[in-house]
Amino acid sequence: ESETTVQETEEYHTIIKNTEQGKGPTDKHEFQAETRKLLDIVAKSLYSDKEVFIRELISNASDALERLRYLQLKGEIAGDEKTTLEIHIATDDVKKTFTIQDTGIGLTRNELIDNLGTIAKSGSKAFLEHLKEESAGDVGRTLIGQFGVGFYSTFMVGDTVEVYTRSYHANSPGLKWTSDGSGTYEVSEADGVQRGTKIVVHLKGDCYDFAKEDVISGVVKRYSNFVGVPIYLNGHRVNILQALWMTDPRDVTETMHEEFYRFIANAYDKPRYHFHYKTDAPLNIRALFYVPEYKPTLFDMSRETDSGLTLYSRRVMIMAKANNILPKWMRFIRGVVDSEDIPLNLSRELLQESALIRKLREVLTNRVLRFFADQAKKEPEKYMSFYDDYGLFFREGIVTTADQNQREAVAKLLRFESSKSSSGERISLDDYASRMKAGERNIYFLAAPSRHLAETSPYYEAFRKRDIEVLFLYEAYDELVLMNLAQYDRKNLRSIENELHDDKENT
Ligand SMILES: Nc1nc(Cl)c2cnn(Cc3ccc(Br)cc3F)c2n1
Repeated sequence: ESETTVQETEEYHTIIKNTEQGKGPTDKHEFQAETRKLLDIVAKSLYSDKEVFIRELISNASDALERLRYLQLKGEIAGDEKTTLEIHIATDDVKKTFTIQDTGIGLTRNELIDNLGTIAKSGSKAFLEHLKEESAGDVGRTLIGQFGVGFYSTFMVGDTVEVYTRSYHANSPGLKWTSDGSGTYEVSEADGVQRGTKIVVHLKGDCYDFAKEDVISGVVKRYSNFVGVPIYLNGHRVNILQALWMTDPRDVTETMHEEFYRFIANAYDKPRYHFHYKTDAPLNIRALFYVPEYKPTLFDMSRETDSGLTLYSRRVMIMAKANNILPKWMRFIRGVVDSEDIPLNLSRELLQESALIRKLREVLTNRVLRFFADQAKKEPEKYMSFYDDYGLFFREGIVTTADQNQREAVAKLLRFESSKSSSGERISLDDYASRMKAGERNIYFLAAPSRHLAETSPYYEAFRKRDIEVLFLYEAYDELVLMNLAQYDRKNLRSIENELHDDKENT
């Protein structure tokens, strides 16, 4: 893959021409009952962010192009139709129309009719059930994308919608579909239709803003910067970076990582770690995480600002600062999570309580911990430098996590000096455990301001004689952390200050 495709020269390029011309008989169709119910609800829903229709249409167009790209890769597309894969959007402030056109796989006449029906059928039952729970007014935000009814959202802003489409299947006729979203729609053949789909939304009086280029530009830039295909608005390219998290890690250069990191983290330094994570079970996840080079100041640590990952669903952005995808103590991590299992219109409230997000958090948290554990093995020096700069977050992680397994997974990353390490050298709890004498059940530690004071401490004397290793903790908070941790790998964490009394009692 080439470097990030930031356009140097601003070429004008559009595929939107008004060549389409309906012809021949027009079939009138009644919407199926469910579809009609659905349209009424969506069209009448008064919820706030009507701009969701733009995201939905871009998402549909992007899917149509991805599917075509896949078919092209499989060699199933006739050579002649090798047009480029792109999305074009045009606004007309005079006609008050919003137009989006893609060069994707397009729809056949049956798909036109079936798709509308199936989306409604599959979507509407679940949609309507869900609706009873949701406050009706809020029907849009959380449910539109979830039930694949994206296309219908055009009827929130449009009083008439025209669709011109031609399927990639050989000898497919151009088609025209039109409806005002009330009860019926019409289908006829049409000339001058390019392969793919073009949707012309004739905007309602209170939605004329969506005929303004700068309004649309803002929305597209905010939500679709990483859709994997070029998006043009009135002939100008508007999306820039490619979705690095979808790119094969082997094809991503350090420079591309730096540029992408700076873009998403709104930072000027470079990443000291980057970490690509892709899985399809138990969830579909494409994630790309970064740890900043520069050490967070105490001020940074306390702030929540610009923390939070950017959340995508199939390259379409859902949330800019999703700050509870990872646990709070991992807020130093920057990056992107893309999961097609996340509904396009995830709301902040859904983000809080959804079981899907909880699962996502668990999978990602464990994977991040494993990444750091691997890095500690692979590049110990680099890890110790990272630990010196970011170790406080790990301490916070232990005292703020309830699940003991996860606490121990974080504790695995801690490093301490010990009576058996040379001055300055630090060991892990696993190192300590691996050289405990047989029968020993405790991991001992001693809090002291310095190595010298630890080694000359009366508490330590008895352990030196018995040649039992003791971790030396020079920071007061480490003593609190180990006391809070209490257990590690089925061993008890014990301060040797308490042990001394036991001895006295025993003697
Ligand atoms: N851009 C695009 N490309 C393709 Cl291939 C499809 C397939 N379904 N949809 C959604 C949709 C659009 C119009 C109408 Br009428 C019905 C409908 F379901 C698509 N949109």
